[in-house]
Amino acid sequence: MSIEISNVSKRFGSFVALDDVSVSIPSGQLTALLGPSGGGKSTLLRIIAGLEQADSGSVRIEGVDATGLPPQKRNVGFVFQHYAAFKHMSVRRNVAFGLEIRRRPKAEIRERVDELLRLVHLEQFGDRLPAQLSGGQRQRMALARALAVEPTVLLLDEPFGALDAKVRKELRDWLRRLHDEVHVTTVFVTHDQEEALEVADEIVVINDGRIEQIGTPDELYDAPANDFVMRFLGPVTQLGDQLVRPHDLVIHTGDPEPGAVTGQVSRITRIGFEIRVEVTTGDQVVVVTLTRTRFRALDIEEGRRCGSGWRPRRSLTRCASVEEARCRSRHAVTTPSGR
Ligand SMILES: Nc1ncnc2c1ncn2[C@@H]1O[C@H](COP(=O)(O)OP(=O)(O)OP(=O)(O)O)[C@@H](O)[C@H]1O
Repeated sequence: MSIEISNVSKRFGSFVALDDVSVSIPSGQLTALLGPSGGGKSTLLRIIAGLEQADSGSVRIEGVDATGLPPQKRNVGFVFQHYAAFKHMSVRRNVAFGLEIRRRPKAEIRERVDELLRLVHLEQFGDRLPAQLSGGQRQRMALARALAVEPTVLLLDEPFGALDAKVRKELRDWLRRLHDEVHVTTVFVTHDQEEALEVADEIVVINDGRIEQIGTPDELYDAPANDFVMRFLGPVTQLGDQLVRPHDLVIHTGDPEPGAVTGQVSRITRIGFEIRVEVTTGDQVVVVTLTRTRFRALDIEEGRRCGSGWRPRRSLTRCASVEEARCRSRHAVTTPSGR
């Protein structure tokens, strides 16, 4: 394991920001700290970096007890949402900075900076000032600068948070490819579940100063440990007393299964290639998402009574394992053809 966080707690006054948090972050992986605003993600990242001290607990980095070490002795690189570049220095000098203060030979610095600028696709921009770069280019420069000193661990706090959605998406693809190339152990904070699911090898879900679940994107999505994780990772709908994913439900127009729940199609919305169907049953509105093909085959429309009803064949909540989640992941909702 590259980073071992054991029983870390942190208070700000009487407010508990982290409550007895333990997590092991494997070497060479891209790990996301994911959770809602104020959950404690940045505090944990800052404790790993040494920018904040835990009240109790320990942090080991590559087997070394880093709990009492200052940031500069931890060999970590970090990038924040608003990267503070040296405004009067060229991109090239910004990237070289860490190497220059370490008094590395000039030829070595030149070579390393060239390599890094290539890696972050900024080789054309080495002589510009940071102000002459776009936001996305500036964050790429920040990453090159953090990587220059060959950190053991790279810590990214919402590195693309200040950028618009399109650039964010481009940069997250780019970060994944960059990581596949350099394999440095990377921990990045995000509150965007799509970003974490798309980029990370492993996700640590943090809420209210505690860890809710740790797992691969598939494990978290398919086998959430609790309702919080399930709701946070994607759309959900309530079916009776169960929380399910709308795309795990299907509507049948055939004969109802025994004990099926009666429903009526109350709203149909087209969202890209998906159709979102709301079915009202008693005081509950259940959302079902269907493909266009499936929707056309069903021939349903708003206001139509669903006859004797619909119900799930199987349930999916709080699965113990990915295997269990997979085998339980299709639900049937039957809407008999009561036209
Ligand atoms: N220096 C501080 N003094 C007082 N309270 C703080 C301090 N730093 C953080 N907090 C509080 O601790 C809690 C956790 O903050 P943290 O920044 O770790 O959350 P986060 O999950 O990273 O949220 P966000 O996504 O909004 O950055 C918040 O309620 C925050 O207000």
